[in-house]
Amino acid sequence: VDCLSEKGVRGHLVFKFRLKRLEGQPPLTTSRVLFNRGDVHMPISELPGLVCRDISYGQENIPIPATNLVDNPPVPPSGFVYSKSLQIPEYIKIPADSIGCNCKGDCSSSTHCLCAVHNGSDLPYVSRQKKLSAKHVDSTHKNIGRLVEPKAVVFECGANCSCHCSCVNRTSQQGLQYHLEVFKTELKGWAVRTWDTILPGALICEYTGVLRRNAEVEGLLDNNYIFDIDCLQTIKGLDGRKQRSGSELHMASLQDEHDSEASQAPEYCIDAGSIGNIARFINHSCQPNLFIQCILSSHRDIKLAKIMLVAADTIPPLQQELSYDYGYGMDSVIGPDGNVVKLACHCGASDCRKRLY
Ligand SMILES: C[S@@+](CC[C@H](N)C(=O)[O-])C[C@H]1O[C@@H](n2cnc3c(N)ncnc32)[C@H](O)[C@@H]1O
Repeated sequence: VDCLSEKGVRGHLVFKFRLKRLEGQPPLTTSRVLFNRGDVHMPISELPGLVCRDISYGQENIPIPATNLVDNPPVPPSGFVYSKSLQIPEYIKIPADSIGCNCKGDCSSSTHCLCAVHNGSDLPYVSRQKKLSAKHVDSTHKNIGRLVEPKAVVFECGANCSCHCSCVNRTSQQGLQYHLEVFKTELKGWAVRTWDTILPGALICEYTGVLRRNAEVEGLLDNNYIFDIDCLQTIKGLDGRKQRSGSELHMASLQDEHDSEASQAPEYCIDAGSIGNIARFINHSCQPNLFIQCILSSHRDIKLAKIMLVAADTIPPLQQELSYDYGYGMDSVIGPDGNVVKLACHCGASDCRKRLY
């Protein structure tokens, strides 16, 4: 057997086996094969390079430690205040809540759920537990709540729905479900990794910060934490990325609802420069393991949709950074002197575009 061993992130030996394909074996549907779904269980106090036990200071369901094995002396992430929810300034008026569903309990047991109808007649999340062996029936390996497929917009249950607050169609409202760690890298500043195995379609976190009008932040080149709420662009994809499956139906109706001018230029953004959550530490990759999913729950204005980061594939513990495609167009950032601003990409992907912008 072709086998090698390497030192893992935590200093333990990791054995790797080279797999051989059988003749005529069909191609895999995923780029990764994972035999061992074992997760990392190490007390936070024993983490090498620990600089902060919980960057959320108790706000999240699960503490988020930060480690720094790069700087000397090691420093924790600074210059921001953690907020697990989006901050909405008074001058931005959020539209009134739309009509909700009449389901009792969980919408997955209802045959007439209004929110399911908005989602194309089915709930967007897996609502039944697959039969798993006893050792895998825990919160990290649960099937329930995984996004079935990327959608133009997911319509979740909201304030006017009569279902229970733990209804599966409120999955993005349940807070952090995975053990994540912020760690310092050599070339990209802070980054995020998982201690748990994350399955495809799992909701990782919302992108929070301060909601702002784009006009307010234009030209703020030194703020690296601004996320445009641009659902139509997210779905259409940049640089020839394929339109996500299942999205055509709702794209058409959403485009009718909003005039084309509004659809082209995102009006709002989330500024996580000084206030934000774990999402502000997630770096860009040209071959990402997360994607962006726009979600509407109470109101129906896609210009103000919630931004969720969702697993695009199985993400094994500690082996890779969480990342998404920032989606900048090449030469799209112009400096105050009128010249194009460039930023080198260090994602390390085989097909790296070499620049973020
Ligand atoms: C939203 S922040 C991500 C967290 C950031 N690394 C930190 O230390 O707080 C975005 C900034 O991280 C850096 N960054 C993210 N992805 C990168 C990549 N693939 N290559 C180089 N720098 C990256 C760039 O400075 C970018 O402006």
